Amino acid sequence: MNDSLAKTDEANVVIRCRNLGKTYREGDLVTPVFENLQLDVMKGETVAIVGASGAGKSTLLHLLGGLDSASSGEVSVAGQAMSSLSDAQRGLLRNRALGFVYQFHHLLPEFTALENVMMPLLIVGESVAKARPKAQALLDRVGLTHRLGHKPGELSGGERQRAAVARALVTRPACVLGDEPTGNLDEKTASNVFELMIELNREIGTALVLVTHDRRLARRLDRTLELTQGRLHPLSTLD
Ligand SMILES: Nc1ncnc2c1ncn2[C@@H]1O[C@H](COP(=O)(O)OP(=O)(O)OP(=O)(O)O)[C@@H](O)[C@H]1O
Repeated sequence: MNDSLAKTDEANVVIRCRNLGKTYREGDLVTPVFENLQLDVMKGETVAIVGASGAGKSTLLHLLGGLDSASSGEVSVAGQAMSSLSDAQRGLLRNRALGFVYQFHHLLPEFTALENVMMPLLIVGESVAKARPKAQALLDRVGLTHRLGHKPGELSGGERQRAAVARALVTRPACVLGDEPTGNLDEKTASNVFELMIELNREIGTALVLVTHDRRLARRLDRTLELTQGRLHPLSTLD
Protein backbone atom coordinates (compact mmCIF):
# COMPACT_ATOMS: atom_id res chain seq x y z
CA MET A 1 0.00 0.00 0.00
CA ASN A 2 1.45 3.42 -0.87
CA ASP A 3 1.82 6.12 1.79
CA SER A 4 -1.03 8.37 0.68
CA LEU A 5 -3.45 5.43 0.57
CA ALA A 6 -2.36 4.35 4.04
CA LYS A 7 -2.93 7.92 5.30
CA THR A 8 -6.43 8.06 3.76
CA ASP A 9 -7.28 4.77 5.48
CA GLU A 10 -5.96 6.08 8.80
CA ALA A 11 -8.10 9.22 8.50
CA ASN A 12 -11.17 7.06 7.90
CA VAL A 13 -10.79 4.96 11.05
CA VAL A 14 -13.48 6.04 13.50
CA ILE A 15 -12.82 3.54 16.28
CA ARG A 16 -9.69 1.44 16.65
CA CYS A 17 -8.98 -1.33 19.18
CA ARG A 18 -5.51 -2.71 19.53
CA ASN A 19 -4.76 -5.74 21.74
CA LEU A 20 -7.82 -4.89 23.77
CA GLY A 21 -8.43 -6.94 26.89
CA LYS A 22 -10.84 -6.86 29.81
CA THR A 23 -10.79 -8.82 33.06
CA TYR A 24 -13.18 -7.89 35.86
CA ARG A 25 -11.62 -8.13 39.32
CA GLU A 26 -13.60 -7.77 42.51
CA GLY A 27 -11.67 -8.99 45.52
CA ASP A 28 -10.81 -12.63 44.87
CA LEU A 29 -13.27 -12.85 41.99
CA VAL A 30 -11.45 -12.64 38.67
CA THR A 31 -13.53 -12.79 35.48
CA PRO A 32 -11.51 -12.74 32.26
CA VAL A 33 -13.79 -11.69 29.39
CA PHE A 34 -11.54 -11.21 26.35
CA GLU A 35 -8.00 -10.34 25.35
CA ASN A 36 -6.08 -9.18 22.32
CA LEU A 37 -9.08 -7.93 20.35
CA GLN A 38 -8.28 -6.01 17.18
CA LEU A 39 -10.96 -3.92 15.48
CA ASP A 40 -11.08 -0.99 13.06
CA VAL A 41 -14.47 0.62 12.42
CA MET A 42 -14.30 2.78 9.33
CA LYS A 43 -16.19 6.01 8.60
CA GLY A 44 -19.82 5.25 7.73
CA GLU A 45 -19.39 1.50 8.18
CA THR A 46 -22.08 -0.63 9.87
CA VAL A 47 -20.88 -3.49 12.08
CA ALA A 48 -22.93 -6.06 13.98
CA ILE A 49 -21.50 -7.82 17.02
CA VAL A 50 -23.15 -11.12 17.87
CA GLY A 51 -22.31 -13.81 20.40
CA ALA A 52 -23.75 -15.95 23.15
CA SER A 53 -25.03 -14.47 26.39
CA GLY A 54 -22.07 -13.60 28.61
CA ALA A 55 -19.58 -13.56 25.70
CA GLY A 56 -18.65 -9.96 26.50
CA LYS A 57 -20.57 -7.94 23.89
CA SER A 58 -21.78 -5.25 26.30
CA THR A 59 -18.35 -5.12 27.91
CA LEU A 60 -16.79 -4.48 24.50
CA LEU A 61 -19.33 -1.76 23.69
CA HIS A 62 -18.66 -0.06 27.04
CA LEU A 63 -14.94 0.00 26.26
CA LEU A 64 -15.55 1.37 22.75
CA GLY A 65 -17.67 4.12 24.27
CA GLY A 66 -15.19 5.01 27.00
CA LEU A 67 -17.72 4.04 29.68
CA ASP A 68 -15.29 1.55 31.24
CA SER A 69 -11.52 1.21 31.06
CA ALA A 70 -9.57 -1.61 29.43
CA SER A 71 -7.39 -4.01 31.41
CA SER A 72 -4.92 -4.13 28.52
CA GLY A 73 -4.53 -2.64 25.06
CA GLU A 74 -6.11 0.53 23.76
CA VAL A 75 -9.27 2.01 22.26
CA SER A 76 -8.95 5.12 20.10
CA VAL A 77 -11.94 7.19 19.03
CA ALA A 78 -11.49 9.71 16.20
CA GLY A 79 -7.72 9.20 16.51
CA GLN A 80 -7.55 9.87 20.26
CA ALA A 81 -6.42 7.15 22.65
CA MET A 82 -9.04 6.93 25.42
CA SER A 83 -6.45 6.06 28.10
CA SER A 84 -4.49 9.25 27.38
CA LEU A 85 -7.46 11.49 28.24
CA SER A 86 -8.68 12.84 31.57
CA ASP A 87 -12.23 11.93 32.62
CA ALA A 88 -13.42 15.37 31.47
CA GLN A 89 -11.69 15.07 28.08
CA ARG A 90 -13.08 11.56 27.62
CA GLY A 91 -16.57 12.85 28.41
CA LEU A 92 -16.17 15.62 25.85
CA LEU A 93 -14.96 13.20 23.16
CA ARG A 94 -17.86 10.87 23.96
CA ASN A 95 -20.38 13.71 23.64
CA ARG A 96 -18.94 15.00 20.38
CA ALA A 97 -17.92 11.82 18.54
CA LEU A 98 -20.28 9.12 19.79
CA GLY A 99 -23.98 8.44 20.19
CA PHE A 100 -25.54 5.67 22.27
CA VAL A 101 -28.75 3.67 21.90
CA TYR A 102 -29.67 1.08 24.53
CA GLN A 103 -32.26 -1.67 24.77
CA PHE A 104 -34.23 0.51 27.17
CA HIS A 105 -34.48 4.01 25.76
CA HIS A 106 -32.92 5.95 28.73
CA LEU A 107 -34.84 9.07 27.75
CA LEU A 108 -35.29 11.47 30.66
CA PRO A 109 -38.89 10.95 31.85
CA GLU A 110 -39.55 14.54 32.93
CA PHE A 111 -38.60 16.04 29.55
CA THR A 112 -40.50 16.00 26.24
CA ALA A 113 -39.25 14.13 23.17
CA LEU A 114 -38.05 17.45 21.71
CA GLU A 115 -36.20 18.41 24.90
CA ASN A 116 -34.61 14.95 25.15
CA VAL A 117 -33.29 15.18 21.59
CA MET A 118 -32.03 18.76 22.12
CA MET A 119 -30.11 17.68 25.24
CA PRO A 120 -26.89 16.32 23.62
CA LEU A 121 -26.56 19.57 21.61
CA LEU A 122 -27.02 21.73 24.71
CA ILE A 123 -24.41 19.61 26.54
CA VAL A 124 -21.80 20.34 23.85
CA GLY A 125 -22.56 24.06 24.13
CA GLU A 126 -25.09 24.81 21.37
CA SER A 127 -27.70 27.47 22.06
CA VAL A 128 -31.37 26.54 22.44
CA ALA A 129 -32.11 28.58 19.30
CA LYS A 130 -29.73 26.41 17.25
CA ALA A 131 -30.49 23.10 18.97
CA ARG A 132 -34.28 23.27 18.66
CA PRO A 133 -34.57 23.22 14.82
CA LYS A 134 -31.93 20.49 14.53
CA ALA A 135 -33.74 18.29 17.06
CA GLN A 136 -37.08 19.03 15.44
CA ALA A 137 -35.78 18.12 11.97
CA LEU A 138 -34.47 14.78 13.19
CA LEU A 139 -37.69 13.99 15.06
CA ASP A 140 -39.53 14.79 11.81
CA ARG A 141 -37.19 12.39 10.02
CA VAL A 142 -37.91 9.53 12.45
CA GLY A 143 -41.66 10.11 12.07
CA LEU A 144 -42.36 11.84 15.38
CA THR A 145 -43.50 15.26 14.13
CA HIS A 146 -46.78 14.79 15.98
CA ARG A 147 -45.12 13.73 19.26
CA LEU A 148 -42.62 16.55 19.96
CA GLY A 149 -44.35 17.62 23.17
CA HIS A 150 -44.92 14.10 24.51
CA LYS A 151 -42.92 12.83 27.46
CA PRO A 152 -41.42 9.30 27.21
CA GLY A 153 -44.27 7.86 29.32
CA GLU A 154 -46.71 9.17 26.69
CA LEU A 155 -44.96 7.43 23.75
CA SER A 156 -45.23 3.84 22.50
CA GLY A 157 -42.19 1.51 22.77
CA GLY A 158 -41.30 1.98 19.10
CA GLU A 159 -41.78 5.77 19.34
CA ARG A 160 -39.50 5.90 22.39
CA GLN A 161 -36.79 3.98 20.53
CA ARG A 162 -37.14 6.27 17.50
CA ALA A 163 -36.72 9.28 19.82
CA ALA A 164 -33.66 7.56 21.33
CA VAL A 165 -32.23 7.06 17.82
CA ALA A 166 -32.81 10.77 17.06
CA ARG A 167 -31.10 11.72 20.33
CA ALA A 168 -28.08 9.53 19.46
CA LEU A 169 -27.72 11.07 16.00
CA VAL A 170 -28.52 14.72 16.62
CA THR A 171 -24.87 15.73 17.12
CA ARG A 172 -24.01 13.88 13.87
CA PRO A 173 -21.47 11.72 15.69
CA ALA A 174 -18.73 9.73 13.97
CA CYS A 175 -20.20 6.53 15.38
CA VAL A 176 -23.36 5.32 17.12
CA LEU A 177 -22.97 2.41 19.54
CA GLY A 178 -26.11 0.35 20.10
CA ASP A 179 -26.58 -2.35 22.73
CA GLU A 180 -29.57 -4.43 21.62
CA PRO A 181 -31.26 -1.21 20.43
CA THR A 182 -34.29 -3.12 19.18
CA GLY A 183 -34.20 -5.95 21.74
CA ASN A 184 -37.23 -4.72 23.63
CA LEU A 185 -39.52 -4.34 20.59
CA ASP A 186 -41.82 -6.73 18.73
CA GLU A 187 -40.38 -8.20 15.52
CA LYS A 188 -42.01 -5.77 13.08
CA THR A 189 -41.24 -2.64 15.13
CA ALA A 190 -37.68 -3.90 15.73
CA SER A 191 -37.20 -4.36 12.00
CA ASN A 192 -38.52 -0.84 11.29
CA VAL A 193 -36.28 0.82 13.90
CA PHE A 194 -33.27 -1.17 12.63
CA GLU A 195 -34.01 -0.09 9.05
CA LEU A 196 -34.36 3.52 10.20
CA MET A 197 -30.93 3.36 11.84
CA ILE A 198 -29.39 2.01 8.61
CA GLU A 199 -31.10 4.72 6.52
CA LEU A 200 -29.86 7.45 8.87
CA ASN A 201 -26.37 5.94 8.84
CA ARG A 202 -26.38 6.35 5.05
CA GLU A 203 -27.83 9.87 5.14
CA ILE A 204 -25.56 11.22 7.88
CA GLY A 205 -22.47 9.07 7.28
CA THR A 206 -22.35 7.93 10.90
CA ALA A 207 -20.78 4.53 11.54
CA LEU A 208 -22.88 2.03 13.49
CA VAL A 209 -21.69 -0.68 15.86
CA LEU A 210 -24.68 -2.69 17.03
CA VAL A 211 -24.78 -5.56 19.49
CA THR A 212 -27.69 -7.83 18.64
CA HIS A 213 -28.91 -11.34 19.35
CA ASP A 214 -30.82 -11.24 16.09
CA ARG A 215 -28.63 -12.66 13.31
CA ARG A 216 -31.28 -11.87 10.69
CA LEU A 217 -31.04 -8.16 11.56
CA ALA A 218 -27.24 -8.42 11.82
CA ARG A 219 -27.05 -9.57 8.20
CA ARG A 220 -28.45 -6.21 7.08
CA LEU A 221 -25.20 -4.52 8.21
CA ASP A 222 -21.91 -4.34 6.27
CA ARG A 223 -20.04 -6.74 8.56
CA THR A 224 -20.90 -9.20 11.31
CA LEU A 225 -18.37 -10.15 13.97
CA GLU A 226 -18.94 -12.93 16.46
CA LEU A 227 -17.47 -12.62 19.95
CA THR A 228 -16.80 -16.11 21.17
CA GLN A 229 -14.33 -17.52 23.71
CA GLY A 230 -12.71 -14.13 24.10
CA ARG A 231 -12.06 -13.62 20.37
CA LEU A 232 -13.71 -11.63 17.57
CA HIS A 233 -14.29 -13.62 14.39
CA PRO A 234 -15.77 -12.33 11.14
CA LEU A 235 -18.92 -14.24 10.17
CA SER A 236 -19.49 -14.82 6.48
CA THR A 237 -22.94 -13.94 5.14
CA LEU A 238 -23.58 -17.70 4.75
CA ASP A 239 -23.33 -18.36 8.50
N1 LIG B 1 -19.18 -5.41 36.51
C1 LIG B 1 -18.86 -6.70 36.36
N2 LIG B 1 -18.13 -7.34 37.29
C2 LIG B 1 -17.81 -8.65 37.14
N3 LIG B 1 -18.13 -9.39 36.06
C3 LIG B 1 -18.87 -8.80 35.10
C4 LIG B 1 -19.28 -7.44 35.19
N4 LIG B 1 -19.99 -7.12 34.09
C5 LIG B 1 -20.03 -8.25 33.34
N5 LIG B 1 -19.36 -9.24 33.94
C6 LIG B 1 -19.16 -10.61 33.41
O1 LIG B 1 -18.48 -10.49 32.18
C7 LIG B 1 -19.00 -11.41 31.21
C8 LIG B 1 -19.44 -10.67 29.97
O2 LIG B 1 -20.59 -9.87 30.30
P1 LIG B 1 -21.35 -9.00 29.19
O3 LIG B 1 -22.47 -8.30 29.86
O4 LIG B 1 -20.34 -8.16 28.48
O5 LIG B 1 -21.88 -10.15 28.20
P2 LIG B 1 -22.87 -10.03 26.96
O6 LIG B 1 -22.23 -10.80 25.83
O7 LIG B 1 -23.22 -8.62 26.69
O8 LIG B 1 -24.13 -10.85 27.52
P3 LIG B 1 -25.71 -10.71 27.21
O9 LIG B 1 -25.88 -11.09 25.76
O10 LIG B 1 -26.32 -11.72 28.14
O11 LIG B 1 -26.12 -9.29 27.51
C9 LIG B 1 -20.11 -12.18 31.90
O12 LIG B 1 -19.61 -13.43 32.34
C10 LIG B 1 -20.46 -11.32 33.11
O13 LIG B 1 -20.87 -12.11 34.20
